[in-house]
Order: sequence, then structure tokens, then C-alpha cells
Amino acid sequence: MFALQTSINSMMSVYSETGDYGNVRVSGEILLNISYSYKTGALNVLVRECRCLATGDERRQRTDAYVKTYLLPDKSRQSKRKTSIKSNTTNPVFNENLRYVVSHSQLEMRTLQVSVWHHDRFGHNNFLGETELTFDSWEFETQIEEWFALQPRNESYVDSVMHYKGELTVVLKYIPAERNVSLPLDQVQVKKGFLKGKKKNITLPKGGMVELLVKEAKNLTAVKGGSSDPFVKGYLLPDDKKSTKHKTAVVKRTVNPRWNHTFTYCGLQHSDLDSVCLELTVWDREPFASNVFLGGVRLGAGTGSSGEKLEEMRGERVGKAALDSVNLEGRSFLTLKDFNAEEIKPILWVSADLKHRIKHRGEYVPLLQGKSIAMIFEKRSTRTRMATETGFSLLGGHPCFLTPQDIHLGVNESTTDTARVLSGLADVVLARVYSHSSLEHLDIDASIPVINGLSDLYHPIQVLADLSTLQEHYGSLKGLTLAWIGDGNNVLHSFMMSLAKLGVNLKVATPKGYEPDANVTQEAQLLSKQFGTKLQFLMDPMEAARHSSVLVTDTWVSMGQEEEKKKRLKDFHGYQITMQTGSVAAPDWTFLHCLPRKAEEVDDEVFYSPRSLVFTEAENHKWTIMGLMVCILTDYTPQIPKLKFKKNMWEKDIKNRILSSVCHL
Ligand SMILES: NC(=O)OP(=O)(O)O
Repeated sequence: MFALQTSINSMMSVYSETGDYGNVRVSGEILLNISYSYKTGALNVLVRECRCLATGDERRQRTDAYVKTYLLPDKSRQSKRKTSIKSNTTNPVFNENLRYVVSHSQLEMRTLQVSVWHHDRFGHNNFLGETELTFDSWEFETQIEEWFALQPRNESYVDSVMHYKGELTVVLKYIPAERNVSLPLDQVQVKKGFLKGKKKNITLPKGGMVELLVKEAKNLTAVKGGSSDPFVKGYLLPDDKKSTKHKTAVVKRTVNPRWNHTFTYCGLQHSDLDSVCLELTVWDREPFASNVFLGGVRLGAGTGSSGEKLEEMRGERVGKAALDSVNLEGRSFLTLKDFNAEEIKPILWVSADLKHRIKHRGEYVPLLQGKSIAMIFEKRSTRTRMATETGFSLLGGHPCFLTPQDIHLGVNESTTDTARVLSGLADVVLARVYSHSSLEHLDIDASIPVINGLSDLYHPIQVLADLSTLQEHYGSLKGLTLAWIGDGNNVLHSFMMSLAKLGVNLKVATPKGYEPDANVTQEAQLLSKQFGTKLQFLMDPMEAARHSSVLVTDTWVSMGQEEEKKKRLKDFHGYQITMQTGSVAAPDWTFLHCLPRKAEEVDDEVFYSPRSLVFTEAENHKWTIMGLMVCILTDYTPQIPKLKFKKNMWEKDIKNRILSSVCHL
């Protein structure tokens, strides 16, 4: 028998947080604009651009760069911020603000680590260089904008700060076979349920036994409010079937937990001890998200390699891995023009995940607990207001609905002052405005994210709901053709800024004089060229509908256009969507309308038919607004794998629905 008492910090950890840095030669500089606001307690790290970066992927001769920051010594995901990825350039321009809320006295003791990475969709991201800034002699009122040379990895800092993750105390014993067989049955620890009804038939394990007492840990990383909910997981490697997994209980709200929990591993010969290894990992339990990896250690001589477990240990579950390259936290959402496909897809995914968990599984998911949203509405609303209020509350947050009659905005108080005040009182603003420039002003002055709840130029949250509805019904967006028949308005503009990025073709039929905005059109043409999708501008509604999968229209008289109503109704004559319009569309055509609807735009036969997805579309307004809020206010990872919608399932469903409609007739 041997006994061993050890602690993590006396052993070399194989769980480097530093990851795989690749072998890219470091070059280039990064332009940062750094400011600190005493008023909001926000450190704003505006990542402007990089120049002369090294090539991230030599074989493919490309660099897809993004910037990542940590406010050291905190290396937890709460401290991580990322920009979007800029494709195929060694001189990427970001102009993205990475924000930390931290008191200036805390900040004096912190180090901002700014690293640049090449994003490899199919392998490891490659390190392209970094710079570190300390704040101990910083003039906090001064804003700096400066080029910083990128440096190779600072190994000494990595060793001294990043590898130390606390200490774990364990007692390890090997009990040889001759002693093991004399153990009474109730001392042989096997998985729960194994003994149930089988006591008579149980065969005692052959060979010796490893007994591990997990006593306690000290100085673990605090991942929430100064503490964690830690537990230990253990495997005896190699273990391809995960049959040796043991876990301690969770000890709540502490970074110095005491477990005194014993794991036993049976059937081991003494000679096996040279080839096995005991992997112990410490985790923070997260009831509504992936558990957070706090540290790990391997005891024993064997390598016990098991790729699957290593992956799980790093928290890279399906969802996490796929979302890892995208960080929308703190981003405003004024237009889909600012969001690429890799940023839009996670919003749709989180939305579908929330719908599944809350609506279908009946779970309570308070991801926005303690957060507030200021909802400014210059115009009336049914769906956007209800979707935001109920959705935000459902996630545990607090919505405040404000109209110009309720608050001083634009009457007694400037937009600038209102934006600053709201930034201190809420976590996010959603604003429905007449002029898009009002949103842009709000966004400049606010230090919290601003969401466009509709402006004269764009209605991006509506299009998120539409994309999610189509994704649900068709199983995939790519390859669909959407026909917009009607006014060249804000909803169309948002489609024009997003569809090509997702591989959707667009045909637009508008009466003369009601075409979409010229700048938006020019941008959409560039996107369609870039992504190889079809984009057509027509005047004939039937031509737009021909072979299209989705027929879409909207009101012909938007809010604020009431005086033009008579003329508009005349000008839009012939644009009503009817079954005749659908007769030339694709066999599986569907209909969308963002509502409210008037009969002149679409007749009752189409509007209330099984082809019409309008009421799901209205409901999805809520799930997509919730998904968006969660993406910009938290680092939530979907609990369920990326939802898969099989096309043949949908085809069956729509055929059944059409059939049942025929029966009613
Ligand atoms: N589609 C839409 O934005 O509806 P409301 O105007 O009711 O918010």
C-alpha cells in the first residue's frame, strides 16, 4: 500500500489556459483608443485597426484576424472580450469597443492583455501577437490613441499568473488485490443504481483498487460575485467509454471548498499503475450554462490520452465551440449591415435554444436577472413592445417602457443627457424612433448597447424574427428565394443588408417611385456579388413571385405617412398578394408579413391560409429579441446542440397542413 498527499501547485499542470499558439512569426501593430469614464466606471478599449500582421495561415495564404482582451489577472470568461473576425486581411479595421466596468482603484492593479489571433474555422486559432498595458501610472481622465507594437507571448507572465489556478488536496491509496477481496460489499463503491436488486449476483472486482480521497481546494478562481460553486470530476485514463467517471458534490459559494469525498477505481494490478493516470478537474457548476473549467491535474505516470475528455474538460461542448469565435457582448444593434453571417447565426441559434428550453421544455432561464432595459417608443407598437417586455421579464430582467410623454427626451433634456442618464440606470436601450439618426446619436452618447426597435431606415429585429421563422420552416435558409412585393421600406432594407450573407436570393417588386433607398441598394448589390446570390429589382409582382419560396409584403402606408394614404393606395394598385400571385411561386411557397396588416396588401385567402407564417413570425419576434438580448448582455452558450431542422420533416408537415386546409374547404 502507498499513500500520497499532494497539491496541484506542486505538479506540472497539463491544462494550460494558454492553448495552442501555433508557430506564426509575430509582426505588426495595433491601434487602440483607451479611455476611462469615472461616471460609468467603464474602461473603453476601442480597437481601431491593426497593420502589417503576420500571415495566419501560410498554406492558404490568408489572415482572418480578431482581437481578444483580458483584464488580468482575471482569465475567466467574464474577463474575455473579443472583436468580430475580419476576413482575409493583414490590415484589419475593427472600430469595435471592448468595455469593462471596473472601479479605477481596481483598475490600477490590473493589466490589460490585448492579443491578436488568426481564426481558423477548421483547426486551432493561431496567435499573431500581443501587447499588455498596465494602469498603475495611468492618467485616468486622459484618452489615448496609440499604435502598440505586437510582441511574442509573454511566457513569464503566463507561467506566474495564468497557470496558477489554486490548490487541490487529495489522498491517494492503492489497495492490492489480496486486501481488496476481503472488503465487505458495502465498501466497494460502484455507480448508483448498480446494486439495486442485484446484490446476490454481484461479482467482486478482480485485482487491486485505487482509492482517492478528494479533500479540499484552496484559492480557486471566483467566477461569479466573488465566489464559485465548485465540484471535482475524476477519470482514470485511458478510458474510452467514460465508465470511470466520478464526481463530488457541489459546494456552494466558495473558492475554498471542502469535499472529503472518496473515488474508488477497481480491477487494477500493481503493474497497471505505470500506465494509467488519474485526471482530476475542478469545475464551477452553472445551472443555466456550460460549467466553467477552473483547473485540472493529472496524477500518475500514464499519459491516458483521451481526446474526447480533454475537449469536455475545456468546456468546448458543441455549442461553446461553435460560438467561441463570436462575441456580441456589449454590441449595439442598429442595423444588420454591421453584422456578418457568423454573428447573425448565433443570435438565431440562441433564440431557437431559448424557445426550445422555455416554451417546449418549460424551463425557467433567468439569464437577465438583475438587468434592466429602457424601451423608448416614439411610435406605437404591439409586437415589439410586447415581445420585449414579456421576453425580458421571462429571462428575469426588468423592462421599463418610456414614451416621449413619459420622459424628458427631446423636450426638457437633450438626447446626449438622456443617453448618459439611461446608461447609468439600465443595461441596454431599445428605441423605436422616427429618424435613424436619432438612434445613431443615442448610440454615440450611451455607454450601454442600443437596439433599433424600428427607424425610418431599418427594422432589423423584425428581420431576425423573419429569418428565424424561415429557418424553422425550411430547415435551412441557404438557397431560398424571397420575393418582396410592395413598398421599398425599412423592413426591406434590413432584408437587403442580411439575406445575401445567409445565401438567400432576393427579388424586389415595387411601384415606380417606391424603390428602396439608393445607398442601401448599392450596398445590397455589393453583398449579392460578394456572396454569389441573386438580387433583382422589378416592377411586376408576378415576375417577383415566379419560382420564389417566400412572398413578403408590408404595410403600404407606414406610420407617419397617413397623409399620403390616398395616393399610395392608387400607386400600389395591382400589388396585392393573392393565391394567383402564389400560383407562379415555388410549390412550397409561404407568406410573411410583419404586421399590422391591411387587406389591400394581402387578401384573407392567403393571409389566413396554411401558407401564411405570420402568427409564428409575430411570436418569433419575442424569441429573437430574447436571443439578441442574451447575446449582447451575457456570454450564454446554448444548452442544446445546434438545432437541426430536416427539410423532409418540414415538407411532410406543410403537406399535412395544406391537406387539412383543403378538408376544411
Ligand atoms: N412588426 C412590428 O414591428 O410590429 P409593431 O409595430 O406592433 O411593433
